[in-house]
Formats: sequence, C-alpha cells, structure tokens
Amino acid sequence: MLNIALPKGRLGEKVYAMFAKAGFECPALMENSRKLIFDNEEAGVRYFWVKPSDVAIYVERGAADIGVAGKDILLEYRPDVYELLDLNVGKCRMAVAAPAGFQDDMNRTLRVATKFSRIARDYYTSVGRDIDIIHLNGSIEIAPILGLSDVIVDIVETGTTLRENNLSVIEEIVPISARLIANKSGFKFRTEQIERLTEGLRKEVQEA
Ligand SMILES: Nc1ncnc2c1ncn2[C@@H]1O[C@H](COP(=O)(O)OP(=O)(O)OP(=O)(O)O)[C@@H](O)[C@H]1O
Ligand SMILES: O=P(O)(O)OC[C@H]1O[C@H](OP(=O)(O)OP(=O)(O)O)[C@H](O)[C@@H]1O
Repeated sequence: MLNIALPKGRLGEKVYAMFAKAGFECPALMENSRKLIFDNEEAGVRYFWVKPSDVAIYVERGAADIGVAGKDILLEYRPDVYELLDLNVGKCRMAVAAPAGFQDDMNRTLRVATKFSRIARDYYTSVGRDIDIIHLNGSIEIAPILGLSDVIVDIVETGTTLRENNLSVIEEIVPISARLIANKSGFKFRTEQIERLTEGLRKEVQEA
C-alpha cells in the first residue's frame, strides 16, 4: 500500500484530481465526511488529509511514503525528503510587503512580521540587513497597520489581501508552487510504484 499525505484545503482537491488522473484513484475520498483516511486496496493506495504545513513531517518520518507540500513549507522546515516533481499548481510567491510610503531606515533594526521566520531570516541575511522577527500564525497583513512591524514577509497570490489592507510588494523573494515529495527509505522500497505515479503526474503537468 502506498501511503499518500494530501494537504487539506485549497490545494488538496486539485492535487487529488491529478493523482486520480494518473491512475491512483480513491473514489471514497470525495465523500462528504469527516474521515481523514481513505483506502483503495485495488489501486494499492491509502490517502490521508493533513494540515498543509504538516505534510512534510508525515513524509519525513515515514508515516506517509509520498505527499504534496508547497515550496514555502519545504524552504521553511527543510525536511529531509526527496523532492520529485514541481506540480505547477498552488502557484504564488513569497514577498516582502509594506505600507504605502514605507522607507527603510538603515539606522534601525527592521521589524519583520511573518509565519515564515526562516525564509525571512535567510532573505535578510543574504541582503545584509539586521532584522527583528515577529513570528505570527496568520493575518500577517495586520501587523504593519497596527505598528507591530515595519514590513511583512508572506505569501502573495492574487494580491487582494495586500491591496485591501493598503500594502504593496516591495521585494519578491521566491516563486512558490506545490511539490511532490517522498520519504527517502520509502522511495527505495516502493521505487516502481512511486516512479509510475511521478511519470503520470509529470505528463499531466506537461499537458496542462
Ligand atoms: N493564497 C495563498 N495563501 C496561502 N497559501 C497558498 C496560497 N496560494 C497557494 N498557496 C500554497 O498552498 C499551500 C497551502 O495553503 P493553505 O492556505 O491551504 O494552507 P494554510 O492554511 O497556510 O496551512 P496551515 O493551516 O497548515 O498553516 C501553501 O503552503 C502554499 O504553498
Ligand atoms: O494574494 P492573495 O490571493 O490575497 O492571498 C494571500 C493571502 O492568503 C494567505 O492567507 P490565508 O488565507 O492562508 O490566511 P492566514 O491569514 O491565516 O495566513 C496569505 O497568508 C495571504 O494573507
């Protein structure tokens, strides 16, 4: 049985549709229920729904053989997994945003609010800027409005959240998309099945 961790929410259903097309169907998954684990013994797959930011933990520790995680999660937590394929969905970017008129005062430590502390720290280290990280878990856009931070580092997709909170992108850090990841030893035991799935998904990515 191939154990597959899927991200609950906006990414998960899109991604499952790709897996089903690649021949790894599990019709029960589309049931409207609160179940979190679904098996299809015939197809040899078991799917789990987990929080998007937890997928990499399930895969790294071998509770799942493969899974799908955003590149943001891989850059932030650096799990020891194989990154097999860019699925080219869940596309967005990691960026620095600030209120209109923001000017960086190099004599002061810059206060940066973010859910992605490591990505923010790596970025500012690369440009040689001293920062103070304010780690938040959501609604990051509020921080500069309330004076909690000077700027934010966050995901931008359509840009609506920034616009509606009078912020704009001042630096792009990295483009983000969903990646197929595999547990390192699981990959050795199930190479054939995982490669068949990867190739099926690769075709869909190329045809899309
Ligand atoms: N507008 C967006 N906001 C957040 N993530 C996005 C967006 N667009 C694409 N993504 C991608 O989708 C993934 C899952 O995002 P989603 O918002 O569903 O989870 P989340 O609520 O951030 O997760 P968690 O609750 O585990 O922190 C992200 O890791 C990112 O790679
Ligand atoms: O550019 P947009 O299309 O507006 O999308 C970006 C927004 O979506 C995400 O928030 P999410 O909905 O995950 O909520 P959060 O505040 O809990 O992080 C992200 O953190 C931004 O706030």
